Amino acid sequence: MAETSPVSTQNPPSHLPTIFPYNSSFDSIAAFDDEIPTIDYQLLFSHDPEQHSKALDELARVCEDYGFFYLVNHGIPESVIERALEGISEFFNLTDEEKREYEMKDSTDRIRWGLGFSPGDHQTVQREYLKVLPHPNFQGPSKPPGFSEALEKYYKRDREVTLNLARAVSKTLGYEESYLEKVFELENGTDVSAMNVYPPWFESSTPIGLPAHFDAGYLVSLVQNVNGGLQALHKGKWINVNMPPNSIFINNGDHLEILTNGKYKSPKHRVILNNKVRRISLPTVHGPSLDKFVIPAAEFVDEFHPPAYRGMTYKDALEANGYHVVDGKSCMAQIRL
Ligand SMILES: O=C(O)CCC(=O)C(=O)O
Ligand SMILES: [Fe+2]
Repeated sequence: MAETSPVSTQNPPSHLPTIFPYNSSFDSIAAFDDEIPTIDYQLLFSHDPEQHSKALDELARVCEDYGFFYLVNHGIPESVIERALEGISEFFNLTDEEKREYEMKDSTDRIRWGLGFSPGDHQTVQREYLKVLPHPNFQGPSKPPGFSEALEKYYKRDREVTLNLARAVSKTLGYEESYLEKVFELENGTDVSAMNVYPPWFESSTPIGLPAHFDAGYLVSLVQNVNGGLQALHKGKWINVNMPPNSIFINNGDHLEILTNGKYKSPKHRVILNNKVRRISLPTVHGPSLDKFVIPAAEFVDEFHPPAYRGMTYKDALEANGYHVVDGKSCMAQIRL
């Protein structure tokens, strides 16, 4: 098990830039390089019954134990992901004046550009973002040329993979493959995507890209241009996300946790700035239909497992903290009983 010691009092952890003299506040942002499980997408749908059932067993273990994993062999061409990431980079290179066209003006806006995590925190949180709703009825920004088309191609493939993954997850829960599709009414599912760009740390006054948080939805898929920044919490320990080439990072969302009454938990995660380069990430929160009232399913409740979450429509869960649906933020604090 490779480790980046997070508690040395002599030297900064090795992934930190040497131009920063060691400071004990680094301890709070350091993480370990423990291995994160890898799931092979093709094996989940293998026609060899033994391979298929072994792959589902592994997915069940990983969803329950970690709540996040690397998905390989997903079949989305590398060029589709690269083109989407290039388009994002080009969008963020537009002038502030051009980007401000997408600042929120109206609560019905389906595209939103902004800075920080929550309003007013851009001094302490170094993120610039562009949010869209890939499903239903994707609408992308009109500039730069070709960007919206590149995103649409990626979102189409990403949604196919995620829906198939939801079928495999349904089986790991002991139900037929359409279980999650039916309970979450996924034909009308609302997907929220955040395109994020973080400056390199040496250009920033703070190392924080995004503070620790949870994601809404049932599954979240993420691709990025470079490793080094995203960290996920596993059994009280922060782990660096180091994605293998051409993989997708998947994590359980809050609404899978609520439905399964805490069996498949949504992991806490955060972003620390990359110490060398500008980092771009593209996470997509795949969610139930907005009107779906999500509560722990009867199948996961018994006298030893009383309901641990209150019910709420997906729309209310996204808006409970005064956010709009496009923000894709959930409100587990209000939902946990
Ligand atoms: O940028 C990342 O790696 C993660 C972003 C994230 O967690 C989010 O947008 O909710
Ligand atoms: Fe997140």
